Amino acid sequence: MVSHFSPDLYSEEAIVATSVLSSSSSTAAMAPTADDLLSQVGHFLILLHGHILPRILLAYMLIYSVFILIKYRHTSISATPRSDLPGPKGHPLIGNTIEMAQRPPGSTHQRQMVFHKQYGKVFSLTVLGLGRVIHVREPQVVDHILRVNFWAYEKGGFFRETLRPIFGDGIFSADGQHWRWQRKAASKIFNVNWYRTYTSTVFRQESQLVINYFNKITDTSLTSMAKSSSAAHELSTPTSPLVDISVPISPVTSLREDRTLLDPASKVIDLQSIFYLFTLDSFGRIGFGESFGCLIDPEKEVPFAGAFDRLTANLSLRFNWPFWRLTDWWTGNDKKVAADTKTVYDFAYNIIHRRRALEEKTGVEGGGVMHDMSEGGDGETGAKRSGFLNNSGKDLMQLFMEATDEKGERLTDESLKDTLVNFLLAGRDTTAQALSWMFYLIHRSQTSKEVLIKLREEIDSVLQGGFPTYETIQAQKYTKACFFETLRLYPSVPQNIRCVLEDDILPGGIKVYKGEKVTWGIWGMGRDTDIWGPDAEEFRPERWLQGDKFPSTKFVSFHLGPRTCLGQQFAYIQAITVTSMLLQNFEFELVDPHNEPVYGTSLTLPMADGLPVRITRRRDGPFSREE
Ligand code: HEM
Repeated sequence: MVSHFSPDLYSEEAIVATSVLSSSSSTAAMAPTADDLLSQVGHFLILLHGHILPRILLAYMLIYSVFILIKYRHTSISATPRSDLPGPKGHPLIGNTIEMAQRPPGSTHQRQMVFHKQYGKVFSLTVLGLGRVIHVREPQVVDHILRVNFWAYEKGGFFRETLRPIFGDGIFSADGQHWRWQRKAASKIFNVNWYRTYTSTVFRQESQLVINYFNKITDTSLTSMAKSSSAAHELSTPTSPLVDISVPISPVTSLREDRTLLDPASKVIDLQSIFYLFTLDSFGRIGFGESFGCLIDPEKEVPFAGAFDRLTANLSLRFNWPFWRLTDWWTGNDKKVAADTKTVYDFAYNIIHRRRALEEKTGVEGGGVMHDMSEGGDGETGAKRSGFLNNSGKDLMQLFMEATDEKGERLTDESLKDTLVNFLLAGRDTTAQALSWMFYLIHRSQTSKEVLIKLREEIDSVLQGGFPTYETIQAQKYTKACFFETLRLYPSVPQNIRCVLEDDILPGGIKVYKGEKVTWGIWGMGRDTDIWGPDAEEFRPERWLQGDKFPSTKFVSFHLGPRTCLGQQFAYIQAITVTSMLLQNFEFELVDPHNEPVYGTSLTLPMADGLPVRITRRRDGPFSREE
């Protein structure tokens, strides 16, 4: 035994062991005493225990490791690759974990596109923690997963646990009945009446705050601007007052990490930061009846926002890095994640506690908060007892505080916190990023100047110097086309994933098995020439006014099927409102018009370094081709 497995046959211990055994046999004839025998056996056992047994075990382990290495030479230990599908060869034991976790972060969707080019429309790989992942790209296949056979797929435990610090059990990570009742409850708020009246009013008021800030930067006083811009005349009328800054503003103190005003001398601002503040303020008022007041002083830090951004960045990295617990602990990142999670939760709980206080004061569930939904109403909140026959005057928080969950129970503060944080991500990040990419696209050097000219012509001719409303927005087809075209190339959710609940056959005959993950790159699909034609990489809003119509299964930026984005109308009404008002009043020049901004690390698609632009007041008169 020893000679077979010992890596060091002639070591001191081995020689001693042999001599012990041989001495015991050679001395047999001399009739050793019982004490001698006992002591020799004792020596032998000690030797075996101290040296030989571990060696045998070690040898077994080595052999087993070789066996495992051969067995998992191209795959992760948690799953074997699909022999019937192509895919990149993996590394022993960890499969394709390294490739998927490779830097630069925030570019998983780009790597996925490279693999698609190499392996075709469907490929599989294995990743530690995730198991076997099937990458798909055909619109019919994605439509099948999201709509046709919806119940055979779910977000699943992996998704939920990875993103728990941010989504908890909220709508984005919930499955089954828990998802269904949240969807039902939230759906009540997203209706035309709400868009036409309350939300449109808030969007205009918040856009005006952006304009006020830009006026300050461009050294144009509000009074002179109000005189010169016919769009601003609505501000002085009682039907559309500026936002009342006396409504409760959550405490926003200390210094911003990313400043909105990058260079006061040359009037360079980070437009992405401004859009984040705009969407946060708007959603605070619309969703929770809270005016965060970020746009009243955009230079002030919003601690919640910084923590939220870091958290989404950190959590997005966990998807492809199974060792995150270890590395987070090693680098101390776990403490940062915990601190950011606390900041985000505190922010949410503060809002909830204020509502609970109102509830107690009024004796009405949720505080009975209603918004003035009359045409041109000020949209401010108040604890008004219901005079409304439908839900359209309630905000999201009121709806959820009144609702009962799938078990018929009222929501706890923790569930309300989950709702709030989920909707903040949906309501703040996605639209702000889409707006940033749109302003980048329409102003970059590679885009035809005609796009901006047409956009301004439409805004000027439809609005006639007035404010955008729900009705004018329906007529602003080119502006809407620019927004959709932006989301085709820069989808706010660039990649998505589902867990297979039961064996299924995808269109084209590809089988997927229970427990596998299927993923699709929205970013890659938006640039696929097979889907969008040879000019797929071009920013050409006209495609939405000719052949391509929305909704369509090939445009998956807002998702498809029962879980399709609840806020898509909300998003484009908001985006068109602020775009129109900004382009009516200002000219923008990218600091770097030639290079694409670097993608930030997140669950969504931010620009890593924001969007630095120079702003100047737009010269009077309609935008002309000569200008
Ligand atoms: C440009 C803006 C937006 C884009 C591109 C976008 C995109 C998406 C996508 C891709 C999903 C599916 C996520 C998934 O299930 O994996 C989604 C879901 C959702 N979106 Fe949006 N979204 C946008 C804006 C908004 C806004 C402004 C709101 C709310 C005010 C919103 C509310 C939601 C909600 C509640 C869901 C979850 C639906 C469900 O699971 O049933 N979204 N969105």
